[in-house]
Amino acid sequence: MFDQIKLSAWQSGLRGKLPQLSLPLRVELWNGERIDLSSDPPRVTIRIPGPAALRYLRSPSLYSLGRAYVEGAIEVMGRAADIIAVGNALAASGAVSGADTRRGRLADALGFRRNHTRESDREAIRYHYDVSNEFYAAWLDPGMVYSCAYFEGGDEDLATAQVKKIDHILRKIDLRPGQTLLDIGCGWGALVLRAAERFGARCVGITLSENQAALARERVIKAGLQDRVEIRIQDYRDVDGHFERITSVGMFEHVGVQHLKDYFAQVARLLAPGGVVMNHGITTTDADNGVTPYGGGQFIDEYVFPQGELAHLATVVRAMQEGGLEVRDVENLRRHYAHTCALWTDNFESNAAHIRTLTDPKRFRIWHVYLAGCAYAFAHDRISLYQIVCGKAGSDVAQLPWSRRYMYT
Ligand SMILES: C[S@@+](CC[C@H](N)C(=O)[O-])C[C@H]1O[C@@H](n2cnc3c(N)ncnc32)[C@H](O)[C@@H]1O
Repeated sequence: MFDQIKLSAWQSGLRGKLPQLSLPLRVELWNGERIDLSSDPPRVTIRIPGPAALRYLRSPSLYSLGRAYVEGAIEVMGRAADIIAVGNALAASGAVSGADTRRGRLADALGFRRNHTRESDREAIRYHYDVSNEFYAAWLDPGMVYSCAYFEGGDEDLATAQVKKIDHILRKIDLRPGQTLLDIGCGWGALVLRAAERFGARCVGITLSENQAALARERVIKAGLQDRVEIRIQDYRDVDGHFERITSVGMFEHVGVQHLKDYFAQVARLLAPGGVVMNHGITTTDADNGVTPYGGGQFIDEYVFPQGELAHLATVVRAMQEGGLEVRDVENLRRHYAHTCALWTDNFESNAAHIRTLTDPKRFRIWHVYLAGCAYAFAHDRISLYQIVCGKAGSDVAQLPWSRRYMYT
């Protein structure tokens, strides 16, 4: 009887709120009842194991649904892209409006969780990256590049598009043989390897992840590039010296919005006179630097990238200027990242059986929805990706050709 009251309340609540809603969603209840939200065949099934779990569907947000799924309070079946589309439709139905975004801003204002000390950043990096190299190898491209690929013609496979991305960056910074290059956040080393091998640069790559550094060093030895590539486990704040070229690819999302000016000031300090830097990274399209809507930001913060923060392009450009850098060139690669994440999701799902042997069920579920969630967020312009080429601000002009033609030759 109690179950029936809860069920009717939920049904009328949901249906009342969502009169127009037609979703390829089936909800299976603990008593065997099935509720289809569309006359089309369902592509996603949510199984509710008992009345208590109904609350996740009463005022659904991407955070509450995601949390219920990864914590095992509900079961969700379907392809990740469909799960995310259904979750977004439920969350966007008005049930959560901007509440999660406001909570994110309140947390910012109160200074929660974003202190970004060296220790807290190292912990956050360990949580995300030190799962195991095998885990990442199971769904990244063979070069293990963990950032937006560049689909120059639109039809490249992932491995080709990742190499093209690295070359696009190295051409944009006009990297020449013998030049020194610092790669901040080098991951598993793909960019420094290519910069040394194909462009003849002398490279230092830094990462906070021990697993990444170990594999990157192995790859350097295998390629016989020890005399030209050094991999360090080092925080960007602790690097000394001067480099003619600096790259930072998919790293500055870990810095924290409040610290961007200091981060770019450190980059400017490390840049040799006339030097060139490329910052390639994710931005939010919320002009106030708010978290992504409907609870997506909270989910990412709690389960995927603790201490990750996205800034709007305008904030990034301002921080660059204030940190002593002059913006020379900006390119938007948002749809390239939507496609990259969709391909990662496909890889993840094709290799699901293997990946399940490499991690625990909770992390499997987190990464499953996170990758597809990012694909959705990029495709819907909630987040974006910019490559920004800079030199030092002031009269020390970056030594780059007069037009952009050099980038494509
Ligand atoms: C998303 S991965 C990108 C890796 C690589 N650039 C690529 O494109 O494959 C982010 C990288 O930033 C590094 N990172 C994050 N915070 C850092 C910090 N404070 N100092 C140095 N590296 C950092 C991580 O260890 C990781 O290697």
